[in-house]
Amino acid sequence: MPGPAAIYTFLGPQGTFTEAALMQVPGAAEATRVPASNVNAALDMVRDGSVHAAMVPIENSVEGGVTATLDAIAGGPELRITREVLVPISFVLVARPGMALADIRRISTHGHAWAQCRLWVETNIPGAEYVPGSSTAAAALGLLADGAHYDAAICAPIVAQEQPGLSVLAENIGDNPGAVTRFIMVSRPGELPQRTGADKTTVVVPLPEDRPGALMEILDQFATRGVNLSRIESRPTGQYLGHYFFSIDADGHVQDARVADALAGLHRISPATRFLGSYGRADAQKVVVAPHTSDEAFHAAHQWVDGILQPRPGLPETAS
Ligand SMILES: O=C(O)C(=O)Cc1ccccc1
Repeated sequence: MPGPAAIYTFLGPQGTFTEAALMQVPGAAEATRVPASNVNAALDMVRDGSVHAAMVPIENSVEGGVTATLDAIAGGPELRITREVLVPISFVLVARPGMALADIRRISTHGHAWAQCRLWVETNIPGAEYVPGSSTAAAALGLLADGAHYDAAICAPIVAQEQPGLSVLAENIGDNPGAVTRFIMVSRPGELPQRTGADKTTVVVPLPEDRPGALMEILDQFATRGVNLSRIESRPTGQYLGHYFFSIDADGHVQDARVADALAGLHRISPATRFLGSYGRADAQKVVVAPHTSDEAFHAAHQWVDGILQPRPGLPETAS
């Protein structure tokens, strides 16, 4: 990980939930932080080497995967996830001073924020129209621009606290009070984060075509090695209709024998499988490993096979 001279980018501008996620990273407060206007722009900065790493959203508890991020890291020059961060999400509705709820017709925010506040909006501002925004903070700041074409924005409480030109019309408007979003730190391929025993591995597996049971075979690579999956999503590759890849999070580190063995199995089934990283779980929860899928069990099994392939001359044959 880069030190104090680190340069990080994030889905900006200042005041996004993604910035809050970045600020949880040790050393981020002292680092140079460059806002990006969308996820692709942030990842391009990583790929061209102008920043060390990017913080981007990947999954939320209501909408599931952030498709822009899943697709952007699945293709193009390889990137690696080095860390995950969880941020509890709470939304406020902001407008220019003097506006009341009854005046609001058009609301802008990030698509995921809209999805997480839909019921509240339907109940409290029936018929309100959604104006897509590149982020929650960008939507809120847009209200202050001349000729803003919407009346209110949904954003994080901090934006309203730091912008005197915005007033809060409603607080805690998320439909799910326990909503959490998962963010990932992404860099160019380099040293793997250390194995901690509480790790996750992310892979992208293109689904082989015209092969009955291919998905079952993919899942089986994990199941037979006792590797638990915490997320699996299918996404169209964008090449042509019906061509999909799977984005998968598995418990464990690629330095765990069972995970390495599962990845080797995936590669045999789908040679374009992409390794996106092994990194510590945000909740630091240790992965439970059955004895027959431990590193020791794999090591003993490999030694046994090696012994069969290269019998040592002079030793009597064993019964097994
Ligand atoms: O727009 C933001 O503030 C983001 O960081 C993206 C986002 C939007 C809604 C929930 C979580 C993350």
